[in-house]
Amino acid sequence: MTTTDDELAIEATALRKAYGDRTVLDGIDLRVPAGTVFALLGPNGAGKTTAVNILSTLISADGGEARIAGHDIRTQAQSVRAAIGVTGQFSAVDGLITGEENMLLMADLHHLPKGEGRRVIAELLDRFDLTEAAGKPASTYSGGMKRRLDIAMTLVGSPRIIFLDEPTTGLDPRSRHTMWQIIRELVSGGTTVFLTTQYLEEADQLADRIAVLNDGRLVAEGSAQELKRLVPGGHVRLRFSDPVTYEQAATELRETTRDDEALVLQVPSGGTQRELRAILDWLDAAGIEADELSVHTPDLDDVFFALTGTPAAAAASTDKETVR
Ligand SMILES: Nc1ncnc2c1ncn2[C@@H]1O[C@H](COP(=O)(O)OP(=O)(O)OP(=O)(O)O)[C@@H](O)[C@H]1O
Repeated sequence: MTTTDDELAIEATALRKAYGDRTVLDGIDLRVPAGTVFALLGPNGAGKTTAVNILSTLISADGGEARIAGHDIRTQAQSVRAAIGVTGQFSAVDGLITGEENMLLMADLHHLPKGEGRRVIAELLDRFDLTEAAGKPASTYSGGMKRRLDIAMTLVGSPRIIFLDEPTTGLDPRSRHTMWQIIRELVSGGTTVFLTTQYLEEADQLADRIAVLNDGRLVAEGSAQELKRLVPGGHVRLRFSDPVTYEQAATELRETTRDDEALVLQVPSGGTQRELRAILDWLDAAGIEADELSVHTPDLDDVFFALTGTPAAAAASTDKETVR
C-alpha cells in the first residue's frame, strides 16, 4: 500500500446497489483524504443515504469495494464500525430519557470505565452547550439541541471518521450555523467528515471536496471552486465613469458584453488567477483604468442545475422532515 492510500479515510470503487429493478447506486467511486470534509450533494432520492448506509456497514452493496480507515467494509465490518461514528436522519436520541442518560447509554455501549465515561460525557455536554439541559428528557429539546445531542453521542466513542447524513435538514438558520461550527471544529481536531446534503451552500461552506450524485451516478466532483468553473457564466465586470475610456475599452477588448447606460463591460472569464492577470495586463498595456473591477463566478446553484437538471431550490425545498 502506498503512502497516499494510507492517508485515505474513505475509498470506494464501483459501488453498486439496486432495490429490485431500481438501481440506486450505479458504480460510485469515492476517495476522501483523512482530516478533510467531503460532501455528497444530491437531490431527494439520489442515493445519498444508501451510500452512507453501505459505507457504514449498515447495509451491504451488490457490487464494488470500499475501505474505511483501511478496513474492508465486507470482511472487516467490526473494525470499520470501531473507527466510525454515524449520525443519521433518524436520530439515535431516545426522547423518553434525559440527554445525559442518552450519553451514558453510549458510554456503556463503548465499554468506557465509569469514571472516564462521566468525564467524557461532561466534556461533550459542555462543548455542545447542553449542560443545562442535560437533566431534561430529550423529547423536550429543540430540533437543533437534538442534533447536537446526536452528534455528542456519536463522539463518545472518539471516532476518527464521522458520517453525517443531512445534518442540518429542517434546522433554522441559526442552528444550521451552530452545526457548521461544530463540524469545522471536528475537522480542525483531525476528524474526517463525510456529509450528505441537499444544500449547496452547506457544501460550499464546509467541504474540501464535493461530489454531486444524481440518479445513482456521480456527475461531478471537485472543490466548490472547481465545480463552479464547470458552468459558463463567469465573468469579470469592469465599470467606468468616463464614457471615452469606456468606449476605448469596449472597442479594444474582444468578446465583451456592453451596458452602454451603466458604462459596464463584462468580459467572459473562468475567474482563474491566470485569466484575471491577462485582463489586468491588457488594461495596463492599453493604459486603461476601470473605476471598478469585480469577478463573478457562477454559484453552486448554477452548477447543480447544469449537472442534474434539477433547480437546487426545488430539490432543497422538498424538506423530508415536513414531507414525512
Ligand atoms: N430499503 C429500500 N427498499 C427499496 N427502495 C429503497 C430502499 N431504500 C432506499 N430506496 C430507494 O432508493 C432511492 C435512493 O434513496 P436514498 O435514501 O439513498 O436517497 P437520498 O439521496 O438519501 O434521498 P433523501 O434525501 O430523500 O433521503 C430512493 O428512490 C428510495 O426510494
